[in-house]
Amino acid sequence: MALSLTLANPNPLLSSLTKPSLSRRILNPNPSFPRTRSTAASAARCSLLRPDYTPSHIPDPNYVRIFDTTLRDGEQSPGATMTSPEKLAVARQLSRLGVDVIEAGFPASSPDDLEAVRSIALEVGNTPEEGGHVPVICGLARCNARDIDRAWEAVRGARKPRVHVFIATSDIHLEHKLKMSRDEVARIAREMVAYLRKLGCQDIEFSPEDAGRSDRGFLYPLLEEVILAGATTLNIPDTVGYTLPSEFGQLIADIKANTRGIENAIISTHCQNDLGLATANTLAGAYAGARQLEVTVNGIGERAGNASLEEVVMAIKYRKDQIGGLYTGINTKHISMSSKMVTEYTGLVIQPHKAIVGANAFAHESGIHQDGMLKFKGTYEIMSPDDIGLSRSNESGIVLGKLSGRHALRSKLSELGYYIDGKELDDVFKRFKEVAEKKKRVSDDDIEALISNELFQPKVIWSLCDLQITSGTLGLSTATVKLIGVDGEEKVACSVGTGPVDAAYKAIDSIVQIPVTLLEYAMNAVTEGIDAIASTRVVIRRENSHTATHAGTGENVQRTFSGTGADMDVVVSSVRAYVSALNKMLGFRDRSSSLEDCAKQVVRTG
Ligand SMILES: CC(=O)SCCNC(=O)CCNC(=O)[C@H](O)C(C)(C)COP(=O)(O)OP(=O)(O)OC[C@H]1O[C@@H](n2cnc3c(N)ncnc32)[C@H](O)[C@@H]1OP(=O)(O)O
Ligand SMILES: CC(C)C(=O)C(=O)O
Ligand SMILES: [Mg+2]
Repeated sequence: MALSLTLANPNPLLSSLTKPSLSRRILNPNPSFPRTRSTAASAARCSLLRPDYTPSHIPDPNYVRIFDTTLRDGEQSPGATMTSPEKLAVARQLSRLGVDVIEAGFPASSPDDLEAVRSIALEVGNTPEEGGHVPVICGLARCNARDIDRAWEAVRGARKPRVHVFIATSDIHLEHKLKMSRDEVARIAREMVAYLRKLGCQDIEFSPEDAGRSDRGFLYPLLEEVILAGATTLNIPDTVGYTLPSEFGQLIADIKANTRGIENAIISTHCQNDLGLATANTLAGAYAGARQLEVTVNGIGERAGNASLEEVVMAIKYRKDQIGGLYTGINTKHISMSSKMVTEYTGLVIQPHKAIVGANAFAHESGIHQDGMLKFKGTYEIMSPDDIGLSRSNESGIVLGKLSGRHALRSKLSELGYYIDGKELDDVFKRFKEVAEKKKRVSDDDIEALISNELFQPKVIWSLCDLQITSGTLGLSTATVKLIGVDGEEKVACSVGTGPVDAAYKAIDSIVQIPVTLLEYAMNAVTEGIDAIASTRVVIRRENSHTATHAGTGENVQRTFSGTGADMDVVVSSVRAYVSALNKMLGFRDRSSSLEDCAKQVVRTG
């Protein structure tokens, strides 16, 4: 988003935003993203530099308050209801995260909500975090005395209590919902703010609901009246997510320029996401002069949700150069945990590609990207996962799949302890691609199974070329097997058997023509799910053959040979294991025969 292009009439008030920030606020003048240690340090400095709290004034013009409404607007997401203990846990986490204001609920909506807000106010609203920060605890109320009484009752036990009152100002809401005239709305708004002030509340937020669609000619004077009545924060909601960033930025700039007394209040944004623009609108609002931004963790909220805390905060942190040097008091290291907690308690699972906190936000599956990441992380990552407190299972966030390349596979293999290159890597890569074509994700266990199948194999004398089987309940199973010998010659055989594996083994026997006894056969699913890799292990013994001297007893024992195979197809896996054991047996070198002799013997017998 090109914020600098969005404001049609640059307001003189806005120019102050682009002035150089006070030097003590410049946390990281380098726009390239910070790495682990510097990130931790900058997060710590953020909270140290949070300006002292006065409801209607922020001593540092570049500081932006983060108002979290996960527990109020977030809970308005269908199905997102949280229990009171869960709300308390989320509030504690939000405090740790460093939000300035926690909107803990709508106390008039139910006795349970009132109690939940009260306990958050008493506990979280009185417990300083490391560095001394205590968040403001806020409760929402309609513009009526009953709602306001309950909200005040719920939050007043906090060290910094706030009540947020709202009433709609757009004609569409006045006519069809409230059924009130503009004069009535203005009177009620003014009277209810004054009423709240009389109750003793010093920190009052007022929202003209649906401001995004409200007539400016009504909005400015109404805001002036509520400021005079005692409102300290003016929140400008784009209730239905209708505005575009340029419009919303202009709305904030216009309110700042045209509302008398606005310097005695903080302007706030509250952007819904109906057009997917909540984050962009919020940033445009901040650029235009808003110094409180209302957000929710994971962007949950009514309908399409609200501006997401993690997106807004990280955009400000990483693009402060484009947004007038603004900064927040959020310790971004707690973002990942906050996101997981909210997902867990609300049951609202976020999409994998959700910015910042989605499962894929720091994962790389394409070969070209993985190669770039292995060479330098800045090629494909604009921020570090450490910065949101995310530790990845592997350093570069590489996820192996069908679009991965050799660089990524080799890196994964070396992580697993296998150092291979050249032809060996090519062979494993070929098998890896075959599996990845069929599986969505190739796990470490899959790789281990493939590598043991590919690397820990005896010298190849016979290799599997093709296999076709039929099996079922109508009769014997049949198998057609094509093997390739050391000289490259292909041999095909068919057989029937009691099952597909039996049929395939018999077909192989008729090609290899060396009688063996199958002593053991075991199969495991290496990974979970229908597309799991099957790993097979067999043990065979050549009839009338090799003996070995037992190391302990000195007796002559008949030698056995094991083989392993892996594939997503259980019969292919079984055949690979059997061929592997046969190769080991045929390649067995005792004093009298060399591998070459064995090979000749195989070719002769085939
Ligand atoms: C944009 C927003 O997110 S606003 C917040 C929305 N959140 C919620 O609504 C969740 C909590 N709400 C509730 O639990 C219930 O709606 C309650 C308890 C608040 C009210 O329930 P009820 O008294 O049964 O009223 P109901 O919700 O059906 O209707 C709302 C009433 O409030 C009026 N109203 C709506 N907004 C306001 C306001 N800001 N100030 C004063 N009155 C308002 C409506 O006009 C309507 O009045 P009416 O009954 O005279 O027609
Ligand atoms: C209560 C108000 C601020 C609200 O949630 C909205 O307008 O979206
Ligand atoms: Mg809302």
